[in-house]
Amino acid sequence: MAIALRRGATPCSLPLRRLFSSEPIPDRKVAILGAAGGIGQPLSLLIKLIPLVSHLSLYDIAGTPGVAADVSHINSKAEVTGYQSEEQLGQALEGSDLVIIPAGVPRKPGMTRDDLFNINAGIVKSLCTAIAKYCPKALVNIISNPVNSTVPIAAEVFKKAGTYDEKRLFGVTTLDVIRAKTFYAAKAKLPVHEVNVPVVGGHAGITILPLFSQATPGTNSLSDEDVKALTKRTQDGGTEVVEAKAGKGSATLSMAYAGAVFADACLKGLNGVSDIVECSFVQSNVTELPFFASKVRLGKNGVEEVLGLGSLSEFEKQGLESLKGELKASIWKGMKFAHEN
Ligand SMILES: NC(=O)C1=CN([C@@H]2O[C@H](COP(=O)(O)OP(=O)(O)OC[C@H]3O[C@@H](n4cnc5c(N)ncnc54)[C@H](O)[C@@H]3O)[C@@H](O)[C@H]2O)C=CC1
Ligand SMILES: O=C([O-])CC(=O)C(=O)O
Repeated sequence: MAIALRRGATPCSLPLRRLFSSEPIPDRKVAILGAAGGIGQPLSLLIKLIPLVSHLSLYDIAGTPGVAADVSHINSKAEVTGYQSEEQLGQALEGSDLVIIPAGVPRKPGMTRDDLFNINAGIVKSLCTAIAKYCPKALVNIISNPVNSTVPIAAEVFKKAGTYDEKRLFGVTTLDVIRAKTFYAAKAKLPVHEVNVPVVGGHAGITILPLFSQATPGTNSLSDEDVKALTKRTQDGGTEVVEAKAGKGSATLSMAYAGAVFADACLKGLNGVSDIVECSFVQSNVTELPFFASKVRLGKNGVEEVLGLGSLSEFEKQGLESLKGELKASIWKGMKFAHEN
């Protein structure tokens, strides 16, 4: 069984590549930390369907056995193992090629992502400490919010442990791209599967900067007001879901899809598939900020190249300047936490 995660990632593309390549497809172990949560469960399902995964390792502090048993009955390639207690975290991680972290509390209406910092910073720190010990070479995809701070926390933890490799650490911002594509396609009346929109900056409010001037296919049908409204809706997409869920959490299903799209891209990069480009929040020289989301070319070692911003509209240039203060503060808050705790 295979899943088409997006255009260009069809289930048949892999066997065809295999047919014409002398290299066998390597075994890949993917670990999900927080696997029994709102995101963790559908993400586990979607990762189980990716034919590149040979071992799916599920870890949570509660509820893992049920999720692992359930997902394991699906007749796709990946072997599934579940781990629950902290003593089993090492086993869950050992040998992992990719670790995805959706562990942590979600927002309720009225909260910002930064309001999650006090709880989620400690969770990400302890999980990254274990990653440094048990699978220091793994690619790490961080979903837990606030991403603008949790990624710098992870970097500092890895630096302290002597295992930091900036090519292997990613904040997952794919959901921003998915929202921008969906909203743009609907407004411009374009087929959504043909649409691409880069989203740069960070992953909270105004730090999320969709670049509709670079959207493909382009369109003349959108006014400046339309672009402003699309930008605002993309920036507030998470809040739109939090409010609709009315106290029952934040985006889980669309996030699981986004997490699976990004994980699939990371695995393809690891396996040497060429020209895999996704937006992600990574260590960066694109601006003066030490971390920044932009297009990233993925390869055998993780980040192969952090791509520049390209040409921006006046509106996007203003957005870029306006986001820097908040993003810088969130990055420093994460770094400070990692140093002091
Ligand atoms: N990057 C992004 O675009 C998005 C990020 N998020 C973030 O993802 C996180 C998770 O959201 P949900 O799945 O909805 O929350 P949830 O509360 O449904 O699930 C979180 C899971 O993490 C587990 N957990 C807590 N501490 C843990 C630890 N130390 N080790 C392992 N597992 C642990 C919990 O037991 C729970 O099963 C939140 O911080 C949320 O803000 C949510 C949507 C989009
Ligand atoms: O808004 C939230 O709290 C969850 C999130 O990051 C998103 O949906 O983009």
